[in-house]
Amino acid sequence: MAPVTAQTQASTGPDAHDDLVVHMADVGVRRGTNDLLKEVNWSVELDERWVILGSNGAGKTTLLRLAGAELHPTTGVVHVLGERMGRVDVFELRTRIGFATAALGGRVPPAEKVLDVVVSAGYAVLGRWREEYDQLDTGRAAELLKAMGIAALADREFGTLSEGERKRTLIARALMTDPELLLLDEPAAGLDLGGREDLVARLSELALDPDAPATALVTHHVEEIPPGFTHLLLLSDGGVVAQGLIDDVLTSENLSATFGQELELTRSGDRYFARRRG
Ligand SMILES: Nc1ncnc2c1ncn2[C@@H]1O[C@H](COP(=O)(O)OP(=O)(O)OP(=O)(O)O)[C@@H](O)[C@H]1O
Repeated sequence: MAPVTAQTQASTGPDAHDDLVVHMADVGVRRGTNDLLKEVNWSVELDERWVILGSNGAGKTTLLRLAGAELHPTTGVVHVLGERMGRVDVFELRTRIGFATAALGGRVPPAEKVLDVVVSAGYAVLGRWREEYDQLDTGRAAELLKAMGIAALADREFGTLSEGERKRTLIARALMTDPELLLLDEPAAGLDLGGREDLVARLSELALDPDAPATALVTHHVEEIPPGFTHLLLLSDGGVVAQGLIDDVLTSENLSATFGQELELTRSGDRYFARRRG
């Protein structure tokens, strides 16, 4: 069965639209003889919240790392926040991007206090003004922990947190610098059902906040798509299967093409569920 694609119109360039946060044109990433990504065209606008869905090894994290200015494309052109990758100081650019990954969690010293994990994200930006802004920083970090439902954990050591509490801490950290682009790599991975549902609800609140940054969230599961997310990119074997508005793109046919088996998608209210046919 041919997948029903709903490709968004490829923009003519990053200057074509003021609200363009990410713009990738014919992008490929190659390692040895492996094409991690191939011929990817993708644009993210200011008010868009994207879900990137695909199977293990499809290239989701690679795509997110390109958007996070952590990786250069082998072919094609990537613009992030109006800057062309390869012609910009990526360290400067990364201060404008909030990136929450499990890998980052692994680098946090276990004895670090939760509030400090969040507040220290701001130091890279504030630099030598750190002393002056200390109280403001602490207040903002405490607010973000509250918004993520873990205000009571501010003084706990990061190493003593549950998986779900760590994920929420890292999302609060990613938001600390008031980023223009928020990237979340599998935020619900490893969470139990209650933890997942709670996180999905919080991400939904964030997605519906008009002041929230443009967001891209990577997941393996349609059940983890938070209501309020607007767009979907389906990746399979390094290539885009379909992309566009979630309502247009998220179909049983496209999901089956993405995961290489007959899947049936059902919708209940503003949530999605998928299972194998037959
Ligand atoms: N440096 C590398 N050299 C060769 N292959 C690599 C390299 N880095 C990643 N890959 C491969 O590229 C593919 C895409 O990796 P990526 O992490 O982007 O996938 P993913 O969709 O995020 O996977 P998962 O859902 O399992 O996290 C994988 O098959 C991976 O093994």
